[in-house]
Amino acid sequence: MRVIKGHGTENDFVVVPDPDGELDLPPRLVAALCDRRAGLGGDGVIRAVRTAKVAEVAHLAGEAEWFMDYRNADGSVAEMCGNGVRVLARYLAAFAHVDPADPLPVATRGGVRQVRFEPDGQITVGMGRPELLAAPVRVTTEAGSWDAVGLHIPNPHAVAFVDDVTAAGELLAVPAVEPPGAFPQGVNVEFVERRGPGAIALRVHERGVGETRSCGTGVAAAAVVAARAAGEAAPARWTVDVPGGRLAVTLLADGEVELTGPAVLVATAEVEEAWLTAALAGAGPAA
Ligand SMILES: N[C@@H](CCC[C@H](N)C(=O)O)C(=O)O
Repeated sequence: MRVIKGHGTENDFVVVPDPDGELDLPPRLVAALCDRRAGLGGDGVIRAVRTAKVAEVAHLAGEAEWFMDYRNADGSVAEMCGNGVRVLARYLAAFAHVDPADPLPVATRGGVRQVRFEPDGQITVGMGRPELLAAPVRVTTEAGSWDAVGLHIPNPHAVAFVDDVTAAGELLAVPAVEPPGAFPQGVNVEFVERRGPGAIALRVHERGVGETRSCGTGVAAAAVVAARAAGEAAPARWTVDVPGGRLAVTLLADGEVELTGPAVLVATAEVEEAWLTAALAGAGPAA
């Protein structure tokens, strides 16, 4: 099995090419690939597969040739990945005859996302419209507790403002989010520091992963909430600093949100058959 390692602002992924939908990717194999000591290492796995070959999204095949089958490092599936979809686009341009001069629609579990390659090498993704929860939620870590705004874009996020991103603590444990029923499918949590007009910084604890160095849907969620808090004076363009770099979010007049940032392919690797057999057998990444 050939795979490609890539990252977007150091949110890193193992891309598994499977154009004809022939691969089985059980959670234990995803977790083994993402293992940073006994596997290749990554925050998630992206299976690059033709939309028509996946029953779950085949109805989107007329709109998007490619489906981003996104899995978190623990093997769970997710709706979308704002950094991952840029890495997938970079992979498709490099290996699957996608022309970067053309817009690229990508099917995801969160609907079809429009991707475009910018002249400066960055990549922009249409993130859709956010859906905000009506009531506030509360986020608690070992370091403190904060009111937060819950929203889907399309993944679930809880966005809390903190005085300083270090205030969230070490983020080694999953933050508690209340009320318990607010996010039945789990939630990503962002700790956001204001840095000036149109500028924020954040740390994120990702559902199914832990703290990561960036999260594209989380960055978009944080910019939406920061703009809402800033009121009418809020700028349309936001700069968001994350531990792994910088992303830009544009809030369009029609409510759509765009995310712009880098995407880097690092290496192509051939996974050893013996390792693959052991991982599939559940022998554990160290076997
Ligand atoms: N890092 C991604 C989001 C990946 C999925 C997330 N952990 C979830 O379960 O919702 C991004 O860049 O958006």
